[in-house]
Amino acid sequence: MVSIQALLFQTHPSFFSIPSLPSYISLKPNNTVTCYASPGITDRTEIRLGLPSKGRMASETLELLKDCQLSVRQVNPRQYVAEIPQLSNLEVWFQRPKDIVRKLLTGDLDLGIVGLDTLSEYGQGNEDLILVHDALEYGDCHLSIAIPKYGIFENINSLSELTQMPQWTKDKPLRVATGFTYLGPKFVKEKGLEHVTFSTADGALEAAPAMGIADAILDLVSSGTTLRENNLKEIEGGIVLESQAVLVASKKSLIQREGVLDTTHEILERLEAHLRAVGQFTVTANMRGSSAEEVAERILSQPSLSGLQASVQKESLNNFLPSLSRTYTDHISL
Ligand SMILES: Nc1ncnc2c1ncn2[C@@H]1O[C@H](COP(=O)(O)OP(=O)(O)OP(=O)(O)O)[C@@H](O)[C@H]1O
Ligand SMILES: O=P(O)(O)OC[C@H]1O[C@H](OP(=O)(O)OP(=O)(O)O)[C@H](O)[C@@H]1O
Repeated sequence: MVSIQALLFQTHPSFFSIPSLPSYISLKPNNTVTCYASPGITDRTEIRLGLPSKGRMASETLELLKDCQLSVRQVNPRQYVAEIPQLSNLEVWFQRPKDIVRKLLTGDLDLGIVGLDTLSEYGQGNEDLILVHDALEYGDCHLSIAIPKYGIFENINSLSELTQMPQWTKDKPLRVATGFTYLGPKFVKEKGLEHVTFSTADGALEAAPAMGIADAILDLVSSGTTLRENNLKEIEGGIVLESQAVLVASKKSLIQREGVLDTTHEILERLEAHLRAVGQFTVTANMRGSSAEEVAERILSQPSLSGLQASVQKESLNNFLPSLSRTYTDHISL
């Protein structure tokens, strides 16, 4: 039996307010977590953080960490291992986003930064994945169903209209092309939709309807340009997931690997300080002369605060909001 001081429990209690905690964790009233070592954690002593090696997320992830005074020092850009001098005993490993999630699950990484879409698709609801920060404020996109603007779909504008079209039967279901073969069928099941089938491809999905391979697609959208250029449209009720970059941890590592809790705490504090500063600047930049109430209202309506609970002490707002505190109360286990 191992007893560890739950540093994060003091500042971020919801770290441990995970629905259906596994039986080996018990919360104590004195802010300690008692846990029983379970098999599955490897012997290595260093802490591993996985970052996207290439693609859309790579450079912005490094920029964010740099802004948090956590610059990643890479000896050689072709090397996949690096360090962050401010975090002792931490190795950075550059990996494809989906591999970061897979390696968190196998215990080969302890922490990672990926898009929520990738985490949800490849994490598949695994309870070992803990969403440490759910809004790093880059990599914004949404996973959405899109259909052609033309032909039989011309007057179809919502998911219910789409699924109620008489064309779809048991023998001839609505064909959806997607790279999200876990989230797609899950969404359809949750919505209780019938006569839908999925096929998969690795990219350029927007071509599938025009090629006659699929009737609809389920893919990531950010600017919407690719859909427009391919004569496709989104539909009401067709968004499966809103995504942005997130920090994720392995629960096993947090609990069992020495130093992971402290390192996570350190990274989280720096991220929060940076994002709060950026948020305050953005919110207040155009609001000089506004009342405290107006500023508070604007802050609380910021999309970046969605999923988090903000508490604002209004009397302090006139001093450029030093007391705005974003507290985590609803961390979820995917
Ligand atoms: N318009 C967009 N299209 C795709 N991904 C986007 C978009 N905007 C933001 N993203 C984010 O970037 C991530 C894609 O990053 P990247 O291109 O490195 O991965 P990938 O192409 O899915 O990886 P792989 O090539 O291994 O399949 C997505 O998971 C998503 O979180
Ligand atoms: O809404 P937009 O800004 O146009 O972005 C959406 C497109 O970007 C992604 O593709 P990517 O460019 O990664 O190429 P891929 O199709 O090969 O995955 C995604 O799969 C969409 O096709």
